[in-house]
Amino acid sequence: MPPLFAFPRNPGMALDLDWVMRAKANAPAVDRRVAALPGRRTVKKDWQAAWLCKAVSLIDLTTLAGDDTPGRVRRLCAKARQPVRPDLLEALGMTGLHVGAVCVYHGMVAPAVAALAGSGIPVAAVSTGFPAGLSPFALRLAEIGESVAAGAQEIDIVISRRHVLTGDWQALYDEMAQMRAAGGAAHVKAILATGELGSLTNVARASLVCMMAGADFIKTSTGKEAVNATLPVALVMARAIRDYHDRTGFRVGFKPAGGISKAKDALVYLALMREELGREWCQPDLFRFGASSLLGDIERQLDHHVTGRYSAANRHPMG
Ligand SMILES: O=C[C@H](O)COP(=O)(O)O
Repeated sequence: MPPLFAFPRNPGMALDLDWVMRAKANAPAVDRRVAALPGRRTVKKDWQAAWLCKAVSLIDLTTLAGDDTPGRVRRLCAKARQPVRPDLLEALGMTGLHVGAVCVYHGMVAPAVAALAGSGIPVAAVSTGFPAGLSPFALRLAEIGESVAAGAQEIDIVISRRHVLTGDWQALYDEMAQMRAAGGAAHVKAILATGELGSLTNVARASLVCMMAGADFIKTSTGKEAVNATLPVALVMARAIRDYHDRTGFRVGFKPAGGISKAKDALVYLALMREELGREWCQPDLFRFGASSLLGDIERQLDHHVTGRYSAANRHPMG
């Protein structure tokens, strides 16, 4: 398998418990920082269309439903290859736009790989007993291997929330390291399920431990928790990524996921990334949106940018 990304993978490092325990997040300061983002730093007019196209290229276009079928996945993959109507792309002077990946359950990996053949779009599989992550550990590791064998190039694993809630950082580190090893060459995104971790300080510590254990990406949520991606959590995770890069030189990606469905919200997340980590972290190898319906709203906003009119949401189906 050719390397997915241009820079060296995060190899991980020994668990540094002193560093983990020093990590803290001051919730009121985090809230103040993110409250300033939406009004102050969003991009305008033509730049907005360019950034919306950028956002499309960063989407892990997702379907994670119990009634997924190969047909639904094939339609989603067709949308992944051609995410925006050709007439709109032509008016915007844009060619070759596609999403970052297609994200599915294990059973849908094979149809997705077949439907995306030759496109360069990787398939990401959610794994390890997604979304709760409570199946036997050996089965969770085996599931990673099965999805890689079926052709997934990216594996989105879920961590055991109890290791965070009980402060068992060694157990979290060991689990993450074994999951990374089970993925082989496939890139591993560690889903923290931040809505279930109890505090922003726990989010900061879990982020660091997963990166120390070799996560290629850290991801906020499964989309199935009561609270999924939020800006305060994104800020805390982005700063953990920055600290890890400053200290080790290795880049780890960020994936906010769950509940991001509006184009304007996507632009705020990208503003946060630009300000906290720089433009390098606004590329598909270091940033993804995990989203099932965001693309429809972005296409609708691009339609408005080109035609001056808002079309009905049902004119931008996902599959
Ligand atoms: O990882 C992706 C999420 O499951 C998608 O969540 P969403 O359906 O709220 O966009």
